[in-house]
Amino acid sequence: MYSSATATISSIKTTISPNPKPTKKNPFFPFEKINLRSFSSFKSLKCIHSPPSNPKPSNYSPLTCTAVTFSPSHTTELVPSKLHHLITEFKSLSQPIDRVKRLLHYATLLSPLPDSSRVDSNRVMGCTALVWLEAQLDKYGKMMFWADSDSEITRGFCACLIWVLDGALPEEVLKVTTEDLAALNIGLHGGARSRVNTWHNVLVSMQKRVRILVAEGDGKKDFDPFPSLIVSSDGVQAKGSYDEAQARYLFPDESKVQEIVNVLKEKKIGVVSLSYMDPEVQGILTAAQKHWPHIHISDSLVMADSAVEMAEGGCKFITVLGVDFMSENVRATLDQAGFGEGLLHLCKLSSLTPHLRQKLTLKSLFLQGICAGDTMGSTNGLVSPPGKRPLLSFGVISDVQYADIPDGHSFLGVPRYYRHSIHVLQRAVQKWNSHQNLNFVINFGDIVDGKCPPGQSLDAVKKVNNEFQKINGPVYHLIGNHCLYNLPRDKLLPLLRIPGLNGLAYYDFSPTPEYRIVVLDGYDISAIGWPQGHSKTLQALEFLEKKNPNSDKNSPAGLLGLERRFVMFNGAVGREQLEWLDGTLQDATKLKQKVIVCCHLPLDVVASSQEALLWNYDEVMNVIHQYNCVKACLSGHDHKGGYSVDSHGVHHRSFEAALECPPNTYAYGHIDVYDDRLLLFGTDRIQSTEMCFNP
Ligand SMILES: Nc1ccn([C@@H]2O[C@H](COP(=O)(O)OP(=O)(O)OC[C@H](O)CO)[C@@H](O)[C@H]2O)c(=O)n1
Repeated sequence: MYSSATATISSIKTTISPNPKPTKKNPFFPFEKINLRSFSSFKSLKCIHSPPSNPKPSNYSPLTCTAVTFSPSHTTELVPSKLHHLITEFKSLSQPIDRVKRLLHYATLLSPLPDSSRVDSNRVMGCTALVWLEAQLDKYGKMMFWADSDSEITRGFCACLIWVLDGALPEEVLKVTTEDLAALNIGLHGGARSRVNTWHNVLVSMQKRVRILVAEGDGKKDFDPFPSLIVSSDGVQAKGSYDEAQARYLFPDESKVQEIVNVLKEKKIGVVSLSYMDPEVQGILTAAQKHWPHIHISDSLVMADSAVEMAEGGCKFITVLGVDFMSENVRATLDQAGFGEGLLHLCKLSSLTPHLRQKLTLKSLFLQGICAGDTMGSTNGLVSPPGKRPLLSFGVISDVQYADIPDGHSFLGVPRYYRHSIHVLQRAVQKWNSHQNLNFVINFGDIVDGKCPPGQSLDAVKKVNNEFQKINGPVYHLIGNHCLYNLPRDKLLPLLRIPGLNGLAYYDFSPTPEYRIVVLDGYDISAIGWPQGHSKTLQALEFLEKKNPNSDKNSPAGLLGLERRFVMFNGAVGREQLEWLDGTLQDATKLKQKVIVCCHLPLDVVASSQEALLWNYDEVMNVIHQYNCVKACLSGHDHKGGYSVDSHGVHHRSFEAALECPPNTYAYGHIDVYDDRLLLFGTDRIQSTEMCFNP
């Protein structure tokens, strides 16, 4: 395992091509960003690559100068060094989409393989796209690789791997592990050794070729490939029940096929679908392809390229059926091809569980996707139960934390987009207002960040509140720690029209006879928000003094497990509020109402980080668990989002923060409320969640 480069950048010198620009003759000089001039001490570097002996077209110049090696007889040390460069480069790109774009850039620098090399015997098995790989040992006993793919993203992966491994000794190639590539932080969905990891598949294939070449050199025999399908003169026999199930559905009900074709044609929807997600979907879509060409089903990264063809062919929507990272790939590839925001609607329907599939037709699936989708917004896979109307619907958003300051990071280094977050809110308001039946919106707190420059707090709060006031309906605000960093309670509560007594911000309302919404004030006992010397401030400080030995009470350093919640940016529900909660739940029980509890601070250890919990979440949950009426507890504060169902069947959902949405991505949603479930339809960062319970 390579831990880091063994040669420092400044100690390496190269005499590689004086003209590092890719040309037809010397097409592959992939990493312009790597400053080869700074390689300074190796004495006799030279390009030793020559084309393989098998015939190539005359204009084919296989990666002529990719191999930069020290001397023929020594271990090069260049593999770890190049790996280090590559990792540094990809690490500098914080956004996944930028990393995909960088891969796409490198793909353009990789020479295509001629048709004579794009043959089955050169295929990389198990890869999600078609990948062809050739390898040879040169006269110095060093490896030379060539690769190509039908997917541009995969060509990017190949370009990177070739750049790292070309010119290395066989043992150096064999020493690299997929884990060494993990820090590149791209293409690792499903884990380092997952079948969808192109790095892994291509690397393993390169290593297999190395072993074969070395074995051949030693006069040993090649090994046979392992088949997953048995192909014989009697036909194709699937190995395994899943393949068999897929094969059955390849003859689907013609009426279902026609129904889908009509929807896709009418709405101009292109579909890219992972082949392994649902056999029936695959069967219907495969048959529909004959009538509507803009359908691509595969288990391949080339799906992203096919989306571009669909857009060029006039599709107005691209629906991606499959995993989330595939939507990212499709979006990056569409962006790169000039089909950016506004030109095309991308709907991702990712979490298509069998449970959900049973309840809907494919037609409703596509229509739902389009209705809820925006450029990257999505239903994230949820669909309403057919034939049922929600009792009520409400919008949700959390942790906008707007400030007119440049992008930054959380204490733990998570990127924060202070200016973009208000655009997230604006987009949410636009979407909520276009919803026909939204009853109200709940803001889960922290509307302005504590880093808002001194003197600008009031204006910033007003600015964000002004956006909330554009909502065509009531807005219910919760207060969070960042609200209180900016304004004291006596200013904040009237501004946001928060009902409550004595500066406290807990209240309840019943928007429909069947339901009650209970809003808790998690900073009732808190060292922030109350005036200095106020009994609640003193109570909180005394409590923190006992529980947190750090001089900086915002720091959980040294606190263990659940104790880590005893930090100043959290707070507690006071005794009176607990009694009020008890009475309110009693009342709701009498009225046979179901209850949704809302609090900025999360109340469940599974749905939240330990550091984000309400100090006395356990006391609050003890009250809640005495009744059967509470069906869900919703919160913000934890930013990354979480979901759990506790031992009493209460659902807990903490929402993903608007603040942490990179530009052009969003985090808001709406919840459809039924007698037996809540359906959270999340957009982008907010994962959709189906919360079912006994009516
Ligand atoms: N480990 C930590 C975490 C934070 N701080 C400091 O505390 C202040 C508030 O932190 P911040 O992350 O801004 O609070 P949020 O409400 O946005 O988020 C809550 C977390 O997500 C809960 O997990 C700030 O000054 C931090 O620097 C700290 O010292 N040590």
